[in-house]
Amino acid sequence: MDTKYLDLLAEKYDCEEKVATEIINLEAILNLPKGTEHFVSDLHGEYYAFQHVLRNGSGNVKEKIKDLYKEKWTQKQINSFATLVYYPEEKLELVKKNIESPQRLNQWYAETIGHMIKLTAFASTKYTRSKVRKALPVQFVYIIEELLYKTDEFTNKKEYYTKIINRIISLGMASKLITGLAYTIQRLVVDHLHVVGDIYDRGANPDRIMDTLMNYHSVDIQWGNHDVLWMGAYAGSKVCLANIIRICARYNNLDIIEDFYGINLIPLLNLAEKYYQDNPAFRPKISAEDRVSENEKLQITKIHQAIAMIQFKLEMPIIKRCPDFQMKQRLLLEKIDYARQTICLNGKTYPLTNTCFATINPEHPEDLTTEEEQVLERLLHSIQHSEKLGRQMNFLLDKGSLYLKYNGNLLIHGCIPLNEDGSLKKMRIQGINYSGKALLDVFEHYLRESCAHPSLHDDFATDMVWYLWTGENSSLFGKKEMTTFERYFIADKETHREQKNPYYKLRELETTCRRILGEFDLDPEEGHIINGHTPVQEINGENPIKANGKMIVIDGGFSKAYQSETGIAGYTLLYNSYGMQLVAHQRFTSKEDVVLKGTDVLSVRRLVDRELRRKKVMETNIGQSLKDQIAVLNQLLMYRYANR
Ligand SMILES: O=P(O)(O)OC[C@H]1O[C@](O)(COP(=O)(O)O)[C@@H](O)[C@@H]1O
Ligand SMILES: [Mn+2]
Repeated sequence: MDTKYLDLLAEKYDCEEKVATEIINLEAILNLPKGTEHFVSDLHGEYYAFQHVLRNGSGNVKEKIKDLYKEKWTQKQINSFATLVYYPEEKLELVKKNIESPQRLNQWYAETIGHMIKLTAFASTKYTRSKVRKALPVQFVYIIEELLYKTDEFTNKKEYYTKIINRIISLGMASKLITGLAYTIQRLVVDHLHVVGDIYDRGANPDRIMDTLMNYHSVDIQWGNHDVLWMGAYAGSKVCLANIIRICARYNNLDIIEDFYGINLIPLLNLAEKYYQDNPAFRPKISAEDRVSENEKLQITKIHQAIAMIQFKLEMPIIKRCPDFQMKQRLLLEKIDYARQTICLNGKTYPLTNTCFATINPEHPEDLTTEEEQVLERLLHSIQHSEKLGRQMNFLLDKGSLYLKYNGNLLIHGCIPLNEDGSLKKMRIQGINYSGKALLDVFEHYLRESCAHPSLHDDFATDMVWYLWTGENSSLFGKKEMTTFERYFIADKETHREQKNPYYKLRELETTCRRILGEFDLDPEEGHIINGHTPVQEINGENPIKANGKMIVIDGGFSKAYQSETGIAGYTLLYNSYGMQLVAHQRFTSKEDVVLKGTDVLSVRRLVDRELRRKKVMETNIGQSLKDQIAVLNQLLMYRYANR
């Protein structure tokens, strides 16, 4: 090793004892049990449901409470205490309202602080003291540490602890301490979070999910097709931009664009008012809770049409300039007979309904009108200059990737494109054939390149981001074609079908999954593939655990729009030192419901895998990097301090 590097390191570890201490510390960590990984996917803007899953650690908080108190407490007491950990502020308000006598309230505080400390201690057994310290509320670190590391056998100290707790109460700090401890517990039950794609679209609050993730202690993201659409818009792709606005209009979420990201939609509205009328195919989906006036509904319907038509036009020059995409069959606006209002698809003619082609020149259907061009320029400029979106997109780039190999598992939102016979499907890109891991790597390369050059709008890298959203060989999409146009304008449902890549059938087989794990240099004996993207239809008996446990699909539908299809409200996965557990969540109503009724959304656990012995940090990704650090420190010891 370069001795200059060791000299530099010696500035930090400037005596033998410091090096030795660090080596001992790292070796101790290697022997601790592996931290708990938490996997979620397809959040689709459902901020409150996601918050709930984070706060209860997919049922992990309650498990820990049960481990400690199941002999002493009733189910009702367990639920009530769990609620306090999930939503401390709201639950404390409720308790204060219900307990009128100050003495009784103080007694409740004293007991509750005791229980909270016990649970914190229990949840932190897997961590070093220094790591636990980082998770404690800063203003209470000293006090909590005194309480956490007490040794009860010295009875003379018992009085000291009681005094500390009573003093906290008399100083009026009990609520704050309980709240701080609740958040500490939430943080301790999960060591690391994986988001397996699709944070954006359909639901109302993707920006708030992003803020939560940006403040989370440890997280990585595997991009979903909806996420890359937003990244594409920020990177300068007009067609991605048109798509995100179209989806926001469709789900009555234009305030995400306008209010949360500060994009002015007036120019688009003016254009929409001029050319479009009411149209049943473009009315927004409105959830029961939303109050929308008739006038507003009409405006959104018009915007929806205006931006959809811009999108369809924008797709055409990309398809023409990128023969690698092999998407000629999607040049739909050229297949329309505008006089008859019909379209010819695969040799069959279909009548078109609910059309809105006022801005189309049948001779040159892909041409944008001057007004459309101007609107688009303005939208793109504001999207690319939104400070908040910029921060969030950069975070997605920093923490995200197309796939991730983590502790022996392969995490990927969609699929690995395959042929019917199970072999890897090739895609030719600029003269070279790619498949499997190499294909995903080249996709990621283009996505990052596009983001690095936001002023380029029509280059191949930027076009490729759109391909990732909708292309047949995209590992994020993995369907033959996206039939958005057909869904709006053709009544025959047969044309709406989106044929899935053979991967989605073949992933039921253990052999397929083993082969894919091998393709990514992972051990097929140990590894699993973890997917999101396709809602598991539990309602029709579909099992999220496939291929003899090698494949786990965790998209159960956080998205309300998909819950009637799946029958539940989402799956999450926990991987702790004992193995993997899949958790099925029932529909989340509201936090008020949880706080008031003390009923948690039921979580059913299924054992995916059980480690024969408890897994330690040394067997994980982090363990490997700790071992590397130890090796360097040993070299430093030899080089600098051995002969003194
Ligand atoms: O549910 P909607 O709004 O009709 O959208 C349907 C479209 O969404 C997609 O399912 C993609 O989104 P997902 O990644 O969430 O599945 C397309 O395949 C399909 O055309
Ligand atoms: Mn998806």
